[in-house]
Amino acid sequence: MPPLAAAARLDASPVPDRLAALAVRALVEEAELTPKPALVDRRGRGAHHDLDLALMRRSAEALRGAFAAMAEAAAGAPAGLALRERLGALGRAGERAMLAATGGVNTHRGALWALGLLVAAASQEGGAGAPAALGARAAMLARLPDRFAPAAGSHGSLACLRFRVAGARGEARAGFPHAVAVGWPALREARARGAGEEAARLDALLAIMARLDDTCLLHRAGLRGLHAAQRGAAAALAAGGAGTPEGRRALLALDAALLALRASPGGSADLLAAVLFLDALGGEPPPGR
Ligand SMILES: CC(C)(COP(=O)(O)OP(=O)(O)OC[C@H]1O[C@@H](n2cnc3c(N)ncnc32)[C@H](O[C@H]2O[C@H](COP(=O)(O)OP(=O)(O)OP(=O)(O)O)[C@@H](O)[C@H]2O)[C@@H]1O)[C@@H](O)C(=O)NCCC(=O)NCCS
Ligand SMILES: Nc1ncnc2[nH]cnc12
Repeated sequence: MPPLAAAARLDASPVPDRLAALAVRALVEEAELTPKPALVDRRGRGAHHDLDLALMRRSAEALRGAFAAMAEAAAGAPAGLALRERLGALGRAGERAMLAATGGVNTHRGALWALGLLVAAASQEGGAGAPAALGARAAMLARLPDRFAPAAGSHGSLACLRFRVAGARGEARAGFPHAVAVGWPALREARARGAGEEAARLDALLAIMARLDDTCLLHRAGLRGLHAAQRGAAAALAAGGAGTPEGRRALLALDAALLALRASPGGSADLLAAVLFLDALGGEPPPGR
């Protein structure tokens, strides 16, 4: 279907279907963005022996039903414990759908968490909203205790304990500051200075990586991996960003450095998907959309 016809059909869809379609699109566009440091992209698997682009696309599609169900559950519901626990149950069902589609590989657990909460927040706002407002609503939901939340022991929760960082839960409880106040402004600034859309999205990813305590990096490569990612991303931005020859060289050097450490900024990739979702809902449309 031509892009304009697809956009018109999306606009006419019921809100839960539209929000789910935008969330899936954000996941696919994140995965396809190339070249990303040590992440799955059009070039290959990055630092992941068990992931590739086809699997990421399948995983994104498998989450469509969970996103739509979360939007449905949140529409008109008070932001209280009952909704939080309903979203938790739908999130866990979404994880099962993801694992069934990927043969047991964790592709998008962190992304489902972030986008699921933001989809619910957007649904509560009637289907759209500014990034800061959606982040604040998502935070309210994330701060509520879910009695059925998974017990500790995940890679992320172990990294949070060991390195005393906030992790995916802390990011959500704070209103997704690395998406709302770091990645999204970086995307807009890069567009405003004339970077192409691909380079602008890569710069948004680099801005997130430069600041985030990513537990995927910490679990795989400890503080050495985290610091290599943060410093390398800041250096690529300082060199001019992904749209300039110097910045692109620094980005590819960062890719090589992280691959050598087997380190992957998976949490930063999840938050870039959150930025793309927020941008589609409350930001300015990128050129050509
Ligand atoms: C709150 C949950 C996300 C669980 O969080 P927790 O920290 O306990 O568990 P993890 O399973 O480790 O998932 C956290 C993932 O979040 C991403 N992330 C990391 N740092 C941050 C950060 N600072 N801010 C935001 N997000 C962050 C990251 O996701 C990416 O990494 C995943 C790959 O990780 P892993 O499986 O460890 O894989 P590998 O390193 O490849 O391992 P090996 O190869 O070595 O085996 C990948 O998915 C990326 O997306 C973190 O990993 C949440 O799941 C939860 O509580 N869910 C319950 C349901 C619920 O309540 N839902 C509410 C509505 S949605
Ligand atoms: N593109 C990507 N590569 C590896 N892990 C990811 N987690 C989310 N997006 C990812």
